Amino acid sequence: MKNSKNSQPHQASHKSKYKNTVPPQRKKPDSRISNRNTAEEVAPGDVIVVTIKRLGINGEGVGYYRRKAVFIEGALPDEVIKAEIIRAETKYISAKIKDIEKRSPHRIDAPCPVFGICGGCQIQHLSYEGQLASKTDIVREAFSRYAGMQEVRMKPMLGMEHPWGYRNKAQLQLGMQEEGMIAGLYAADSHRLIDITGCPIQHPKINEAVDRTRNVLQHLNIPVYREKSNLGLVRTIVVRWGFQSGQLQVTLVTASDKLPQREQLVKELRLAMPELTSIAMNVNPKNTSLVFGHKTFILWGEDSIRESLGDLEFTLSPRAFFQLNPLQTVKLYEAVRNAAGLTGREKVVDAYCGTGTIGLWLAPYAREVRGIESIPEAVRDAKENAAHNGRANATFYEGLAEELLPRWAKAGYSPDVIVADPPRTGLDPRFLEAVLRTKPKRFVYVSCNPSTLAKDCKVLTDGGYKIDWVQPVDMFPQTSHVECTVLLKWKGASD
Ligand SMILES: C[S@@+](CC[C@H](N)C(=O)[O-])C[C@H]1O[C@@H](n2cnc3c(N)ncnc32)[C@H](O)[C@@H]1O
Repeated sequence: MKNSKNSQPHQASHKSKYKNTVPPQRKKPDSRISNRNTAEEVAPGDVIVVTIKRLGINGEGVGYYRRKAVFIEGALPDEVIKAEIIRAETKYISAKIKDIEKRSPHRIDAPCPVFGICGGCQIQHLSYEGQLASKTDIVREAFSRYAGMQEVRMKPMLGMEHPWGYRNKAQLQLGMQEEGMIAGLYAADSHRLIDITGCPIQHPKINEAVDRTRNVLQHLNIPVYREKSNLGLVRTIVVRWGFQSGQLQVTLVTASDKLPQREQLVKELRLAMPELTSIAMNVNPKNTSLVFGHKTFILWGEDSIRESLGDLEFTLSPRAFFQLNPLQTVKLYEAVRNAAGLTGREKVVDAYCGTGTIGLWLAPYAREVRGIESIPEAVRDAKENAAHNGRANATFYEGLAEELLPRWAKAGYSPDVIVADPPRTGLDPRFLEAVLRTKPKRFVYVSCNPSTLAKDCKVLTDGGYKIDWVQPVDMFPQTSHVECTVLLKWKGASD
């Protein structure tokens, strides 16, 4: 999910940890290569030559200067980069490319005109083959660095045949510029709105719908919300497209519930987009970075759209979470099912279950599934999804995984398989402790953060589990994000 929208690779400005803190730079001639003796002596403005070893977790090139790690945005593995130091810290250096002395054969021209500005994608300039190899390396490196494991069994990364147009949802801010109304994202670390019409990782239907919605709003002169003055009306356009159902949902997030020309607006939107199934308005009067407010009104049509994953069908209300890349989600969930090794007799826990999608995927192959999720609305959706899909053996509980699992264990409940798909921060120590006390035969760890994944796997292997395999899945091509499913087996387990 990553259910909470904050934990999901979404189209928000990507904050570079380096860009934030660029100190004033001393002017030096370009050709000056640092001749200082140690990495400790270099300073901002110095120029160094670095061979890039791998990609870092944020998609930046990582090399070493006199054994100190150097992070260079935009540099690719195997390249030799002449770079100017931006920041020299005790543990690392960050630098920017001045010149590429040796180019990677995988370097390509990024197709998107705002690549590097909008911040949504980090590695469009790397061939897809190169992306898959580098992301596999990111996972390997995490296990080596954080778990001291050099030899994990990695399955080949599950990539996409066509790694473009995969996103089923866009959430774009509205703004006014000289040329008129634009819908886009804020450039990294700024309040500059970047027009991302035609974003190549969005499904084309999404791009078309954003464009047409914006045109209608502009045509009717519906005012755009302005953060500074707290005046105006429409803040955000949210568009969701059902890949399987062919249904389209448009939600306008507004600063107040006074919508002028409502009937005309609905009429023009419907005329512009015949696939529209639902038009909604969500009111968010607060000056906040959260997109949605609490009140949602349906302006026209259904209150939700339908979408399927395999033979499961979901109803998606405007705020409901749903995986952003449905094609790859099916591959991820199949990897989980494969890892769970179900025969129909097992008791399965789906911890951090969101709207219950993994648990529901597994339910036909298990005796029972118990899901745990902390967000009440998600639990409600999970229960509805279970009922709608006739998965009577799946039940969902609201609570914290680190509290419920120990409580269940104390009460004598012992699952055969635990699946956990936590946020980027990883598993809570109390949850890990409860797993080691409960000792399910299989523990299936789904993670979108290789670093916390590796650290948690170290705790589990120290406690008696053995990693059978790691399956990386490319859920977000063109970005540096990587998702993994890991199968851990209890050492004493029979299979
Ligand atoms: C990565 S998402 C998992 C989504 C789900 N498995 C899916 O595939 O759609 C993590 C979920 O864990 C929930 N969560 C976060 N902390 C939690 C906790 N301590 N206990 C239970 N759920 C938690 C979040 O609300 C979110 O829905």
